[in-house]
Amino acid sequence: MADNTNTAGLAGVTAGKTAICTVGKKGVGLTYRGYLIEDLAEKAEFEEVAHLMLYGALPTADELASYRKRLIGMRGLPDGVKTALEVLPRDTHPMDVLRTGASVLGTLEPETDAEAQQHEVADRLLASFPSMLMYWYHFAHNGERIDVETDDATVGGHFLHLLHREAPSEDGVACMATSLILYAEHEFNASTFTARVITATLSDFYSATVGAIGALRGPLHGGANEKAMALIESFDDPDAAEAGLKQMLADKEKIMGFGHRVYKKADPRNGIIKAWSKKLAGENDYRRNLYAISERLEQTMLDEKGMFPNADFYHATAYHFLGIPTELFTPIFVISRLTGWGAHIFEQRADNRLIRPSADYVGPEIQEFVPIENRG
Ligand SMILES: CC(=O)SCCNC(=O)CCNC(=O)[C@H](O)C(C)(C)COP(=O)(O)OP(=O)(O)OC[C@H]1O[C@@H](n2cnc3c(N)ncnc32)[C@H](O)[C@@H]1OP(=O)(O)O
Ligand SMILES: O=C([O-])CC(=O)C(=O)O
Repeated sequence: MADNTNTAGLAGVTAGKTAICTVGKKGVGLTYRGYLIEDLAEKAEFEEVAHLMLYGALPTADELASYRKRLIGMRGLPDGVKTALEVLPRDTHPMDVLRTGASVLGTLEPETDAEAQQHEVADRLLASFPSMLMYWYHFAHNGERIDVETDDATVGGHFLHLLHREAPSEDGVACMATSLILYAEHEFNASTFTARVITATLSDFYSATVGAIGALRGPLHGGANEKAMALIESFDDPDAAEAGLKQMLADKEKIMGFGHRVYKKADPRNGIIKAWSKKLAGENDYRRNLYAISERLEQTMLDEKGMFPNADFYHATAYHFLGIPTELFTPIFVISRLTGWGAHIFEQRADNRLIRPSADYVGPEIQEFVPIENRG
């Protein structure tokens, strides 16, 4: 029987070509279309990165202004989407809300001609995801039907504005921009690969997005930021965190927000979002304690396992300090990653071949068929 252990989880297997992103070259780096993540996070706006992903190049100032205007104009929700969101139970996970919202929008504004419509569909989903999420959130929690169309210049500002029902702070907008840039793209990660597999059957953009949301939802992928928050919050102080973590490791538990399939030395996104977490913690005692707990968990994982935090770990406290409820963490990842999924959907379509690998069969040999009346 063939030994398939070296391809378990497709680890280390090259499954295609891409011109969009490099991950972990020389052990650490991350680039989007040749730009370093450090430069993009420090010097670009998220909408510039979205344009880079979906239109292939950084925009000029005029292009950015008109791209922002275009996104602002696409924030409204059709009545059919609102009605569907209103019937979802209050305890629905917000990832399922976005999965459902994308699916319903795909029936009301279907992609019938991929070449002519794919950019419009991508921009529409990017612009309306915060609207879907927050329309459902306020309806489910307070029975309120909010107006989802703000004129905030940025995607992150729109999200925060709808969440808190007031104009977002400068730090809030800036942190969201950085976060959305960091989460935008990551080569053949599980959700993007899912989107490419669906796209390769010549299915539509919405179906690829719905599948990708399903893949991102799990705690081994995007869902880890929510689990990391639960872990950090479960400890009273750094000493308790160190002791608790050691016990979890002794019990062979996986620590969410640590480890990575590709990066071996560090996740380059971690330091950037960690700096935001520290800045937002400020002088507030409650926040400083959570930040200190996070740092102790990081140090203990390094000492005990030689493991480093991935992008999800410090996102947890950064979002928490912005007043974002934990169950909305992974949906924010969706809003951002839609741009990377879109870039990969376009790339797959431009040079398509069905993705259909083989499997090593490990089941029974040919058996004699026994009619049902003779089984027993
Ligand atoms: C944005 C993102 O999606 S980043 C990823 C977010 N996911 C998480 O944070 C979940 C926690 N991390 C993990 O589960 C893993 O590190 C993954 C899923 C990210 C990568 O998984 P893989 O490449 O398959 O590594 P695998 O799970 O085989 O781990 C290799 C070894 O390291 C250990 N290990 C890996 N991650 C962790 C962790 N977070 N905590 C404790 N041990 C870990 C494994 O137990 C395993 O040990 P063993 O060889 O003694 O059995
Ligand atoms: O690349 C991966 O496997 C997971 C990840 O970090 C991401 O999708 O951002």
